[in-house]
Amino acid sequence: MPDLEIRQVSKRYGDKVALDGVSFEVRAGELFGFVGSNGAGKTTTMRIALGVLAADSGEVRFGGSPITHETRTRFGYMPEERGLYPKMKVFDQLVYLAELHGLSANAAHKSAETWISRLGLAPRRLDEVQKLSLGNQQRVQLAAALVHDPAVLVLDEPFSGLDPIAVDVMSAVLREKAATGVPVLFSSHQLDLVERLCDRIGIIRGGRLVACGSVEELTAGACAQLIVSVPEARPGWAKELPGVQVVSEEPARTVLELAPEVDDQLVLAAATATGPVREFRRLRPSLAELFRNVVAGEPK
Ligand SMILES: Nc1ncnc2c1ncn2[C@@H]1O[C@H](COP(=O)(O)OP(=O)(O)OP(=O)(O)O)[C@@H](O)[C@H]1O
Repeated sequence: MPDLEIRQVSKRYGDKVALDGVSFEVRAGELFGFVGSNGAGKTTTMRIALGVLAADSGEVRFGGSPITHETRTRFGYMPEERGLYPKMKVFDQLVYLAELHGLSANAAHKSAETWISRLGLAPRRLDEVQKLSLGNQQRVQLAAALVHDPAVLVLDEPFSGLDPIAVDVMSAVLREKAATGVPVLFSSHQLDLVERLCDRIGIIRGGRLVACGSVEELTAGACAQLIVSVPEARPGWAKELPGVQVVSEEPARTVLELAPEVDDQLVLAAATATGPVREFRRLRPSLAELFRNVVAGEPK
């Protein structure tokens, strides 16, 4: 399966610069989480990636070629504003959308049934979409993005408003699709979920991509924190160590922040000198912490 590449994409709405030279790629088989504050430019990027909105400059490529009408029919899209036909029944809607994307009537029926059952919609299959709860409408929307077996998946906040069970179903489906080689791009404000689920993450701020990589890559340069447990240590044992700041100190658990040049093995030696060390581990900053640092002072 091919990669989806967004290259140097810029977009203005009147005077407002919504995107300013955004570039990243979603590799075949990867789950890519797209995060940023409200108004940072996620929806605009995704709509341009799909070809439903034109960029002012830059381009989007799939499998090394520009997006065409033909490639676009192989994209699966879950728009933020949802966009289902409210009065159509769930089953009919999915069959209709599958046929619109080129499936035969028979294949469209089969695929609609498969996704209805996979997404727990069987009891609702003959209901009008407008009569479903919002969470169930979202499941139908996911089914609509998947029913034609897309080669690329782009989902705008697919997890918003879902209950925990639905979050698990959505996560499993996205993972499965990625495992078949499909590039999957989705936006979310649920950073713990993005951190858990995604292979790589892009952080957009004020229309510019300010960080991109795996969580490990993104947090590699961050100030190292250490958790050290020396139950018999005398209080304040770490206070005098050069380049080390004590974040918190409880009897059995001291949290330290190390300046980048400090060798953690020296800290370990100092800890051992004061008593038996029961725990010694580096603490990685969470995506939420990283996000706060990266977007701090975001332009309005
Ligand atoms: N049709 C439009 N006309 C004018 N400005 C727009 C339009 N669509 C988006 N914008 C502006 O472009 C910027 C980027 O918006 P976009 O919807 O892409 O952000 P977002 O990251 O998806 O935000 P959210 O997390 O709130 O969904 C915002 O400042 C927004 O107000």
